[in-house]
Amino acid sequence: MNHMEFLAQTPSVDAPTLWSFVKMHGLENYFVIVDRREVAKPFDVEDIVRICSTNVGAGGEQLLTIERPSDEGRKAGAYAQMRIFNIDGKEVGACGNATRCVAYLLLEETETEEVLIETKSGVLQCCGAGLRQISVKLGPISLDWQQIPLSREIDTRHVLLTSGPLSNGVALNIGNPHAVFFVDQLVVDDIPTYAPVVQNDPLFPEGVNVGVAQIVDSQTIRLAVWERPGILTKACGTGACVAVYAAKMRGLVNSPKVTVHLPAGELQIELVENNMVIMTGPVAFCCHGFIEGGNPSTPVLALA
Ligand SMILES: N[C@@H](CCC[C@H](N)C(=O)O)C(=O)O
Repeated sequence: MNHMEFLAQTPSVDAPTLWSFVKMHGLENYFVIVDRREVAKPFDVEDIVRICSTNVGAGGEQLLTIERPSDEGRKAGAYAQMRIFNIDGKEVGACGNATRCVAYLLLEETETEEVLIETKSGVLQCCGAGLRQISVKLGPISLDWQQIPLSREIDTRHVLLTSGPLSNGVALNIGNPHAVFFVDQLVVDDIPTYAPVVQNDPLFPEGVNVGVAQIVDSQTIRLAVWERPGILTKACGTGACVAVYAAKMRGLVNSPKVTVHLPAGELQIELVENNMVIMTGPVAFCCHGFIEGGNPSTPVLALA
């Protein structure tokens, strides 16, 4: 049985609801993935929070649901739709590492070399790039203050917020909002002490993912990201894309292909035409299983 066949199965027990899930990670950015193509009912916020909880759920930094494409997505050639939910239940527009993981599952299901996945921020082209390596074309990246979104017009190339070592950032959107700051020396463990101030600044009405980047050389960056809603992840795919874009814009890197070293490993980022970016990196499986849905206090029969 492959992973998608596992996700599609209905457990043979008389339980109120059991959701089958696959847990994957992309550079230790970990996801709970549920196939909802045959189920119309969306998860509510409480479900999402519980599914992502490491105490009472499967444990994930995002919940990803695979759904049928919309009419618009289908016309654009999308095979499936991926929706992304943060641990607070809020839906977000993009997640680079998640896209690689879901693309791997859908490539396995379709036995093809390329798959188009509809997301809130467009239809993304994904393909295999070697053993458990996936490439995804993300973007376009926008510096438009309304698209990021910001609460007021500013020069998005020079965000004048300061906190700890952060100053003179770049605000961008790649389907989700980011602020990238360049520092001389990245100390990952210190990020939680100063990044929340920027993330929660009223300039960002929907919050922002805060990237802290150190230029290593003209084609290498070190990066860590304080993601919404307030977690320091071991890797952020969209964060890596916008950090390279911002570094190129500032003249801090000079190669269209840049290696981004994140706390859990590296991503290859290539800037291409029309402000698009190709991100290539690994995917991995953690486990699969069933989560009890519905009212968690309702007794269920154990799986045979
Ligand atoms: N880790 C992700 C980004 C996930 C979404 C983010 N937390 C947000 O709120 O926008 C990535 O790999 O891009």
